[in-house]
Amino acid sequence: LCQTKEQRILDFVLKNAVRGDPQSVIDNIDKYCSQREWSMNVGNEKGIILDNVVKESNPSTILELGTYCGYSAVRICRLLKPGVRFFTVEFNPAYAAVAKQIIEFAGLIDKVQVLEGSTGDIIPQLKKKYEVDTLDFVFVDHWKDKYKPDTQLLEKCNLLRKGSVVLADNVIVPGAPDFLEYVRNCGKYDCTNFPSFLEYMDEKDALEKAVFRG
Ligand SMILES: Cc1cc(-c2n[nH]c(CCNC(=O)c3cc(-c4ccc(F)cc4)cc(O)c3O)n2)ccn1
Ligand SMILES: [Mg+2]
Repeated sequence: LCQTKEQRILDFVLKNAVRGDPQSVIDNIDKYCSQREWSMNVGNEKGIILDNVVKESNPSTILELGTYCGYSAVRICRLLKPGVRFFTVEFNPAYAAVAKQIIEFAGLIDKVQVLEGSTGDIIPQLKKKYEVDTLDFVFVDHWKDKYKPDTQLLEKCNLLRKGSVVLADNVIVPGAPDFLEYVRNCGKYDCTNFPSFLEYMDEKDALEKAVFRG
């Protein structure tokens, strides 16, 4: 019996989506979350902006902070060429368990490494333990009060290079005001705001793209 909302989302995907078809996984999560139960996936409106930023960045090494059910992991990885490495960090074991099954069902598990733990522990391990040199693309979608400290931690760990793209969800709702102030005023990023809407709602939200100047 599906106790949690995340398990109900997984169940709906397993029943209604097509195994190995990432787009059908995305479409069915959006269908369930707009018709039955709201949930905090980036959604389709902001998802199209995410798709476009990923396509223009053509990244080889990607980090996501906040896997949740794996919706944005599937969204991003469906666009990537073979051989690309995608790391996603999840703090909540129940979320990670659902995400792995959704990513697997979409046929993308070979591209994805779901790293369970806190960003404060995992980010400093990326170079030595996970053989990351620098990150081409970072999608920030975890706890909103961790956006700024974790961006500063990425800098401190020398994981960003000239042109690295940091794309953050929810900079209006729930909001990440200290992150916005930091990336727009610290002089290390070229920032672009992409106005959109909160997933499955009519409320305004936005993505912020911050390109590291190196
Ligand atoms: C590694 C690590 C990972 C995590 C982590 N993993 N998964 C998450 C989820 C985080 N996301 C959100 O909280 C979120 C909230 C809203 C929202 C909520 C209620 C409203 F009324 C309006 C909007 C909308 C969104 O789009 C969101 O993304 N955190 C946390 C810590 N460390
Ligand atoms: Mg979000």
